[in-house]
Amino acid sequence: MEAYEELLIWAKDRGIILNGVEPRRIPGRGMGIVATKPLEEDETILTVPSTTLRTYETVHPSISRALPKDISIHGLLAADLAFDPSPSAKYRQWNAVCPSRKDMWDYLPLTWDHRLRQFLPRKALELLLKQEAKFEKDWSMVQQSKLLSSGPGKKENKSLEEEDCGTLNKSITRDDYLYAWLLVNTRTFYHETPKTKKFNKDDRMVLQPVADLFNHTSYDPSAEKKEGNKKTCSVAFSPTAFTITTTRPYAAGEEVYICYGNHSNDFLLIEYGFLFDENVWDEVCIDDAILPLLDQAQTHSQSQQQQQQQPPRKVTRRLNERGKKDLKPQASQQQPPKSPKEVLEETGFLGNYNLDPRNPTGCYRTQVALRALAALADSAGPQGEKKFRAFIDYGQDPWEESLEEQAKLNALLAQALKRWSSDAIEKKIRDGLDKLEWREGHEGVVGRECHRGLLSMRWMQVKRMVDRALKELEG
Ligand SMILES: C[S@@+](CC[C@H](N)C(=O)[O-])C[C@H]1O[C@@H](n2cnc3c(N)ncnc32)[C@H](O)[C@@H]1O
Repeated sequence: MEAYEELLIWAKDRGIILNGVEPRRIPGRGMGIVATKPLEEDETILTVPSTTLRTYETVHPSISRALPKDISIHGLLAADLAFDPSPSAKYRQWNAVCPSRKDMWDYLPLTWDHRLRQFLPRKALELLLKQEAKFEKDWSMVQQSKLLSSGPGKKENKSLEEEDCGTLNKSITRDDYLYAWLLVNTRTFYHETPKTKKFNKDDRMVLQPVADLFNHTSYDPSAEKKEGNKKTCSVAFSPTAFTITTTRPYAAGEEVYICYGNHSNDFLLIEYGFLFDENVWDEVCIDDAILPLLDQAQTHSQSQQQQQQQPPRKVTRRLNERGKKDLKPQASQQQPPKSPKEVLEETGFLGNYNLDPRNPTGCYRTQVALRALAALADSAGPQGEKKFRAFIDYGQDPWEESLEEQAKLNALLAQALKRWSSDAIEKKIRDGLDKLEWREGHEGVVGRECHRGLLSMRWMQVKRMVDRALKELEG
């Protein structure tokens, strides 16, 4: 019998109701949920009673007692999975359909060779570092707890709590915990109850059987009425159950999806280990294209200032009424004009510039940065700063009113994107595709082929987005 068939029997015994859908193996996506008959819109296809959920309250008491109270719910659930004596009688059929450790190590960047990190897009790397910090915090709490058996000496002096942990699998490694932690990361659902409402939003999470086999799709709300749009099922919970309901008809055999959220591909890659090709919520961070322009402008204005500086004169300072030296700057010592980068930093607009399908020529922050570069150039004079302030403070946009000004901004962005594309993106794609480029000395290729494949695919998506922007800008 296939593992999913055993899961279905196990699920039925626990009151989980599947209506016209079943889990199936889907090429390239592990398991998924497929319609076994034609489905109407608004049909409840899955009901998962709350009694079947794995929550912070169902964690083995000896595990929750042994861990600090402030461990995240994510960390706690991962400990429950990792320390569960293997194979757990209670969850055997559920565990059996979960992705293997090899699957996780294939696609989740947290498990990859660290040398591959330099090939991640900037945003993806930021997300990965945050995720790593969360994991390390949880793991260090587990390490410091009494859950791990640490040395033979300890066994003779077992405390009551340790006795209690007797049935647990106490010799887990960092990788065992990481595997459990990543299972939790990729498979939990948001769940709010009067009790969890007291937690941080991130901690309102539960594991639910069968529902965790739905794959993700994103949908374009603007295409809702168009035929063939991929509108996803709705997920709802009540005190008694989770329900998943169709929002459009399905043909028998069609895969049925839910939506994990309006996530970019950098987010999907780091958190879930896959990339979604037609992702309307994708965005590409273009800081690596824009920040060098700002740095250039900064260096230019600094060197201009140095040139303009007079040779030091001997100044006899006036004494003020109290006999102290007057430290107010003299007219000739006025502050030099601020560079675009300084002004952007001051106004909170430095960095986090993005392209996305809805803003193919750059988000609002990008538009602010371009205007800062145009308005605060040395040649623009004090009028330039006024013009820029009017834009950010009052939304007045003289650039938009003049075709010539607009063309200048477009040219500036196009130039930055082209440079980034040829200096960095194309190199990343080449490196990713040509395995030889990944060799470090003679030690062999870095990372697995699937890791490099995902990275190259991501850079190709980035390039597509940049090319689209260039087409619009130069169009
Ligand atoms: C909640 S699980 C869904 C079931 C999963 N496919 C399985 O085999 O158990 C989430 C994981 O499914 C995979 N996944 C979900 N949606 C996907 C998609 N659209 N394309 C590829 N993989 C997807 C990713 O590996 C993700 O981490």
